[in-house]
Amino acid sequence: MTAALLGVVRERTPLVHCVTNLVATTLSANVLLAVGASPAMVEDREEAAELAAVAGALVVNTGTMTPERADGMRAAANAALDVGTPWLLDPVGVGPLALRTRVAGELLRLGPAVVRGNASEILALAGHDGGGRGVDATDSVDDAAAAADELARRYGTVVAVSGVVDRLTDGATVRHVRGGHAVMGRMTATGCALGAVTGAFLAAARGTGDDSLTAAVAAHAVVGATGAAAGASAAGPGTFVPAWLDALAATDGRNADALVDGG
Ligand SMILES: Nc1ncnc2c1ncn2[C@@H]1O[C@H](COP(=O)(O)OP(=O)(O)OP(=O)(O)O)[C@@H](O)[C@H]1O
Ligand SMILES: Cc1ncsc1CCO
Ligand SMILES: [Mg+2]
Repeated sequence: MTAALLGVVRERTPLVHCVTNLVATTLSANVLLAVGASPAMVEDREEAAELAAVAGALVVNTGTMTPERADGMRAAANAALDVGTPWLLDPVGVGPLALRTRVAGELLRLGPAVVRGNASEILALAGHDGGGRGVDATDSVDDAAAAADELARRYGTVVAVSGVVDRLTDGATVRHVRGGHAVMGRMTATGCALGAVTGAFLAAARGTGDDSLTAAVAAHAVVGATGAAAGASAAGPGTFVPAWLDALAATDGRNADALVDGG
């Protein structure tokens, strides 16, 4: 399943429109290229409709929020909705910071296909008291399970919570994805890059008829498998990045389904 969708990404090289943060931009773009997609890191609201017309998916990430970037996010999400382009919301830092919490709530109500975040962000987005202080999680994936299910059902979306074991749900079905490596929590923007890869798989799934949960699970499995391999070979966070990009570029995805559990 994962190998087939990865093959579609490589065959179609979908354009993934990213309105992302200042920290994550280059890593996300390189990860998209390594996986076989085509990144466009564009945040201005005036350019949103032009990109929506040609993009296979949109990724909106609230990591470095400003009022101008918030306008770009709203415009991009609305433009994607107008033309039926699937989009993903990564609510980075939601909870302790008021502007992005408000904007992420607005974006959530527009109906993303997937919401992807760490446990503290998902708890906060669901209106629970998470322990988040900044952009890193202080809650476990299990702590956020009920909040994720609730969000998925209330907004008709897929909710993917990352951590030691990632948990994804559409409100009815739950999938766990193992893999990854502890070093991924010791460097920045791996979760943001995971969101970008999920965008590439959402774009691929438009052609295959796979649902958003299937696409998101496949993306997490590819990141889990390549992250585990790169983490095992790297000396630390510095050498992890090139090893990960090489692993993403080299994988055919065939070892990834073994990381996925049903319940
Ligand atoms: N201890 C760990 N063991 C295995 N994989 C991990 C671990 N910590 C994080 N990961 C993996 O790293 C990726 C990013 O997850 P994380 O929860 O750190 O995202 P995040 O907090 O949103 O990151 P960021 O905001 O810095 O981009 C996921 O693929 C996750 O599975
Ligand atoms: C470190 C950091 N600060 C704002 S966004 C970001 C990247 C991880 O989410
Ligand atoms: Mg994050």
